[in-house]
Amino acid sequence: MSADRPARTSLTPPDDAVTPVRHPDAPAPGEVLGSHYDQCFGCGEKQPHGLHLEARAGEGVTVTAEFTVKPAHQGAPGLAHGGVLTTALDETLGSLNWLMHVISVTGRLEADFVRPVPVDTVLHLDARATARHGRKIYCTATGRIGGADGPVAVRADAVFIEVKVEHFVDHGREAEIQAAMADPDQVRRARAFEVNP
Ligand SMILES: CCCCCCCC(=O)SCCNC(=O)CCNC(=O)[C@H](O)C(C)(C)COP(=O)(O)OP(=O)(O)OC[C@H]1O[C@@H](n2cnc3c(N)ncnc32)[C@H](O)[C@@H]1OP(=O)(O)O
Repeated sequence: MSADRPARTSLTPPDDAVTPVRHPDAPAPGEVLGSHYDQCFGCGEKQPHGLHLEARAGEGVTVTAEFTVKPAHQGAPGLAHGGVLTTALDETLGSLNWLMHVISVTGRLEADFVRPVPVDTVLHLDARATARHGRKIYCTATGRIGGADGPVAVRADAVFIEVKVEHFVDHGREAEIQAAMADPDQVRRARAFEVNP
């Protein structure tokens, strides 16, 4: 291994990876993406225990999001739980699906916790797809406190893996799958990703 090149890991795109492309029908920069599933722990508006993270499309294949740390998200007294912060990063990265019109799920995610995040903090998140190789989408996210240009509190690198809608139908619990398939809004959201020229 060369001394001036970091070690290759499963989070390092292969040399023949390509630049991710924004889908022509991607939401416009600044547009709120909305929830992909109303019961999602990360973004679902009907999920009482969730993070209620709200993401917006950015330029290129990027998104921004905000998440307010609530008392229910504590690990240590008055501080956000690291797993909750990782969920916020994961959800923000998952929102990149809307920009590429791809359905993908987290395969690997590696997080760095740089500063403690107190309750009531608004975490300003941004995520970017950096490379694609076959079904693999390499992406990175950062969470800052005090504003979009504030100090970094958390960050993550991840590989998402493209899947078909059947991934959820085959593996999800029957009751929730049936309910989702009976919900025209949910079907519309899933269909939006099926056409992927
Ligand atoms: C709809 C949007 C929801 C967004 C919510 C927020 C994001 C989430 O939290 S998603 C939920 C958490 N994630 C999951 O539940 C995923 C569970 N895992 C799985 O279902 C499977 O392991 C899955 C689908 C990722 C991969 O399985 P499979 O389809 O058989 O693919 P497989 O053939 O093994 O791998 C495909 C490629 O991905 C790579 N890969 C698979 N897993 C990983 C991994 N963990 N790390 C790095 N690369 C991986 C493989 O090496 C392979 O690469 P190549 O094509 O170069 O050989």
